[in-house]
Amino acid sequence: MSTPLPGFEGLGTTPDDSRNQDEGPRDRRELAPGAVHVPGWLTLAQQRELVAACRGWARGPAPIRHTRLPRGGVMSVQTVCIGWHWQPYAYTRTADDVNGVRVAEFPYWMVELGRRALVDAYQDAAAGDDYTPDTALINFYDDQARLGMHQDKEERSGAPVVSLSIGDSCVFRFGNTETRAKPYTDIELASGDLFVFGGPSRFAYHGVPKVHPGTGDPASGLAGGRLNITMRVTGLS
Ligand SMILES: O=C(O)CCC(=O)C(=O)O
Ligand SMILES: [Fe+2]
Repeated sequence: MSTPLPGFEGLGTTPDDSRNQDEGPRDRRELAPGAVHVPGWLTLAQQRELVAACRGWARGPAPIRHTRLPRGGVMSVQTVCIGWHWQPYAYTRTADDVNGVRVAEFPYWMVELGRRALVDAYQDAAAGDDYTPDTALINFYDDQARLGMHQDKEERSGAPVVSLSIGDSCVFRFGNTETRAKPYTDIELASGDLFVFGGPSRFAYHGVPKVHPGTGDPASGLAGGRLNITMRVTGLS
């Protein structure tokens, strides 16, 4: 088993006297049933640890790249995967559209981080008990990058998606499960924010229409751009 990532041992379990435990994290907001935004969930130290881990995965074994779409387009976002490799529109163990090698192992500290995310987002001490994410897509957005409205639906599991954002803030568009069009809600995801979508919102359309350049704090470890990590359960073996 991998060792815990320094700085994550106490995440979500550290008593905070300034916080009413019954009310949960300040400013926590449920956009729709199962879809919860928790601003400022990661400390700067935790953000730096995540950035350092993601820099390592971006180098290899399968380097970060702009994903090619089946019809010839190229995504503006750059992505590297761990646990399972996603390419439109399937998961494999090897990065067949990059260099053919097996992707990095999904570390146990990230499983624990995902469990703590569910506990805090859903304000339920048991919410993470059965949660074992086995893949993460790590997206890097430069100033121009965007992500169109889509569903995360290659997973054969209805377990929640846990999303962590670091660096520049963005407009995150969270829609409905029927169509990529309205109704949707635009929120800002800033550095350190947690967003969880599960339950009735698990297969909602969502996207990132805009990144706000220069809004991140370099103390996050990211001098520019936006990093987003989405943990998922593939349901594959
Ligand atoms: O960058 C984000 O906030 C969302 C990323 C996303 O939707 C995805 O990777 O499927
Ligand atoms: Fe997504």
